[in-house]
Amino acid sequence: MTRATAIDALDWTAIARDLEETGVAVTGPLLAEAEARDLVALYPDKDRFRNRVVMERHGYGRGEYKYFAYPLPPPVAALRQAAYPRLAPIADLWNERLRDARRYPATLDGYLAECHAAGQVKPTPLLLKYGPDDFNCLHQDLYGDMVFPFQMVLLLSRPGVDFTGGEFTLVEQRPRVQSRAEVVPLGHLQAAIFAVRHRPARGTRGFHRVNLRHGVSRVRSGERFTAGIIFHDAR
Ligand SMILES: O=C(O)CCC(=O)C(=O)O
Ligand SMILES: [Fe+2]
Repeated sequence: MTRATAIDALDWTAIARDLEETGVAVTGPLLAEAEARDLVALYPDKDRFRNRVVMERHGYGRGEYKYFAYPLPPPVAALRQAAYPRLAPIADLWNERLRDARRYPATLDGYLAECHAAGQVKPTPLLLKYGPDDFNCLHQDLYGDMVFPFQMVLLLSRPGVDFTGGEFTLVEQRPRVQSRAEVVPLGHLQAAIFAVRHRPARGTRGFHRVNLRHGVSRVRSGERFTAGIIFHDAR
C-alpha cells in the first residue's frame, strides 16, 4: 500500500467527527514496523537534523527532540504530503465556524509556498525521545503567524513493551469553566491527529473558540520515541 493509499483508506468522516468533538482523532497504523525502527535509528545522525532541543533547559519538560532538516525522511515527507489535503477542508470548515477568513490551499506544496513567502522556511517535523521520568509540558506548536490548525504525532515505540507511562494528553480550556484533560490511548505505529491551538465548540449562540494544549505524561519506564508532523514551517 502506498502512503497516500494508507491515508486515503482512513475513515475521514470519523476523524472529522472526533476532531470536532474532542480536538483529537486516533488513526490505524500508518508505518511499517521497520520504518518506525529506521526513523528511531536516525536519532543520533547529525546530518538529518537542523536543531536539537534539550527540554529541561527551556522549561519544556524533560527529554529531548530534534527537528529534521530538509529533505525529510521519505515516510515523514509522504505522510505530511498525503494527510494535508484531507485536513485542509476540515481546517476551512473550522475557520468558517470561527468567523476566521483564512482558507487553506488544496496541497501541502501550495501551503508551504505561503509559509515560505511569510518567512517561515525551516522544517518543523521532529523526532522526540523520552527516557524514564521524562515528560512533555502542555504546549502549542506555534512557529509564526502561519499556523495550520492540525498536526500529527506517530508513536514509534511499543507501549507496554518499550516503555510504560508516557501518555499523549490534550487539555482544553473553555471560557469560564475548569480545564478538561483527554488522555489518548495511542498504539504502536498509530498516529494522533489533533488541533494545534483551538477548536470550534457549539454553544447556545453559535460556535466559540475552545483553547487546546497538548503534552505527554511522565514516562515510568523504558524509552519512548515519537515523530511529530507539523504542517506549517518555522521562522
Ligand atoms: O511525544 C508526543 O507524543 C507528543 C510530542 C509533541 O508535542 C508533538 O508532536 O508536537
Ligand atoms: Fe507538540
